[in-house]
Amino acid sequence: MTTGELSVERARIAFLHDRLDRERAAAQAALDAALRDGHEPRWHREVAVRTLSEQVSRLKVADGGLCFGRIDTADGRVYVGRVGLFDTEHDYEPLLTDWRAPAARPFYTATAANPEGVTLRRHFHTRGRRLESFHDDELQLTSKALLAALEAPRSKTMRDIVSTIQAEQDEVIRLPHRGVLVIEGGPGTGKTAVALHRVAYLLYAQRERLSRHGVLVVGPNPGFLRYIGEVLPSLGETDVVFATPGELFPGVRTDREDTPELQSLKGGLAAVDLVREAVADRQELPVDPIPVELEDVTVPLTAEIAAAARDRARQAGLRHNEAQPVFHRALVDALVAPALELIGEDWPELAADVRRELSGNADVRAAVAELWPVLTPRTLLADLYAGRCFALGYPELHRDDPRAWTVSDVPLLDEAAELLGTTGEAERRAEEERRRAVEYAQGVLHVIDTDQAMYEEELRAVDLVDAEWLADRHTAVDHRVLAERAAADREWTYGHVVVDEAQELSPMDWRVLARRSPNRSMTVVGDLAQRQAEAGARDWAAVLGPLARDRWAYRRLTVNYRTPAGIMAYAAAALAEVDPTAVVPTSVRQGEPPLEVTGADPESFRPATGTFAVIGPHGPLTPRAAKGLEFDTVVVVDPERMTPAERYVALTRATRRLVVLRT
Ligand SMILES: Nc1ncnc2c1ncn2[C@@H]1O[C@H](COP(=O)(O)OP(=O)(O)OP(=O)(O)O)[C@@H](O)[C@H]1O
Repeated sequence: MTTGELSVERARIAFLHDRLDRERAAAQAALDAALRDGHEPRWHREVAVRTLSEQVSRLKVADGGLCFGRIDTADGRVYVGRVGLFDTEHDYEPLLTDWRAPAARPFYTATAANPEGVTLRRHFHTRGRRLESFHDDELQLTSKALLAALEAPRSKTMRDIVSTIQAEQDEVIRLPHRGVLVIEGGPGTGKTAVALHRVAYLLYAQRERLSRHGVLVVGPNPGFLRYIGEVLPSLGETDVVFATPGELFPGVRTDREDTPELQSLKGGLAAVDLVREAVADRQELPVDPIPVELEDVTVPLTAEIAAAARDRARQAGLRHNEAQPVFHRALVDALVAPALELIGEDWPELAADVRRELSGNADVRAAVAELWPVLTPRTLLADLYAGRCFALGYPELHRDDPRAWTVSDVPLLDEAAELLGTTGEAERRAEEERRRAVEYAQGVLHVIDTDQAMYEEELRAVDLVDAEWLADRHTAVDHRVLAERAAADREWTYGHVVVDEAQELSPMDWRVLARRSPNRSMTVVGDLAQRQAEAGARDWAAVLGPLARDRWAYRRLTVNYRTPAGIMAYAAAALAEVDPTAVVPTSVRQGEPPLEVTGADPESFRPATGTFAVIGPHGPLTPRAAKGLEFDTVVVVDPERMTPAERYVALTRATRRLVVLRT
């Protein structure tokens, strides 16, 4: 690197920052104007504001390390960065190429064996906006840039890896597979990083489709989601919902765990039948006949009459709540004959009169509400756990606080929602909202009409639109950002779903995810050897077969970017206990084996700088909560008191130093 070259590159990067500033200022000014603009119709303004805000935030995130590399080929020179910048005055010539664009790809994939026409690959090291230095690599896999990135101390949140994505990872990030893609690999092979960069790539390559439907990212616990939550926005993406399995049912947010036995019961596919039985249990027959008082006679609603009506309602092929009116009608039908018999008379109109009276009868209505009640998923399960479970033969489901939802209840609630159907509540609310929207639109039209009344010759808005049309347009543009709307709506279907630590999910969890992803565009990330949940996956084909049939692809990552070789060799014993045939991934970095000590204070190993964690069988950080995380220094307390899978996870969290402490 000569000083001449450095100043040329410095000038180039300063120029790119200048362009970025100008674009950002223009977008910000347009946004301010759109916010101030009182003339534009409200929905126009909302669309403009949303688009411009997204543009401003996209340009904002590019501040750190805007441009991180350059490649030279026979066709010219490409500067690679976090966003794309174009020369609007010169035919939109690219000034900076987005890392996801095809032209940037050789930056990641060119090797000495297969240079792909690349004659030079340059890595920039910037501090803030200033270029400090650069180096050119020999198109080797483990370049200086990668080692520098891996040596850097970790922060509380995961960073993007756009400047050092490796060829084996790049292939997965850009894989043009439309169905389910499984990415497996040992600890630290970058599965999470790769999955998130794949999302950023898909949002770039399939912007239109994905920004309409959004992306769901499911991770094992809130700590993990906080850890990875910063990565995507730093790649310039919004429209992403992060959730744990305990948050997939709107209105429930839980991290409470059942016992392993209950997790297995609730997580296995037999739970589908369990929920079916719980619903069928709410389609009841009266123990004693219910008296139905008519004007002249009292008709007994017997178990036999109710059974006939129940059969008819069940055969209607509707969901439980939607079938309630059928049950009501069937009861009325079945009561006509006994009522006529009791009245003891018969004239042409009598049967019709009796039917009418029965339809509006309060006793019949009360009987319907009791024998075939409208239920929400929560009421169904709460009643089951509160006591109905005994009669159904599942006494182990009983608990004192039936509404203290656990993570394993979530797929049961979702299953129940499918079987019960709506309660009509949502429809009533939607109708009410629409009525208010029409009222508002009428007000808007009134204002437009009086404002423009003087220009007789002009075609006025009121000539073209009516309040209903306007209300529809208005409702179509929901105020909430996509992530909020999607998270609140159980029936929202996402354009793409990412599942991290997927080995922990139960078959019932997969059913929930399948409903959120009808097109099965999914990235599934996991490592069977790290499975801790009893109901989790043991075999990808068994999990994904029912979900995606043969539309799933499998890729393996083999290089460990986190844990030094010395620590990995130590962790290999735990892996062998989990799966004697498994191979530990190859570490990029060498490093010391762990320090083994007895009876020391874990805090005494806290380093002056860098992140630190103490992982013990029962905390402070449990192996379960440590899943997917990493720290510069880790103390693992009493690994022998953990299961082999827990031990394997705990021992593979350190990026630099591992201490194994026995108490
Ligand atoms: N190409 C790369 N350049 C720089 N850092 C990388 C690269 N690939 C992975 N890393 C880093 O390696 C570490 C491990 O990555 P990640 O957490 O994605 O691994 P993982 O396979 O999901 O691990 P685990 O199975 O333990 O959850 C992270 O700090 C990540 O930033």
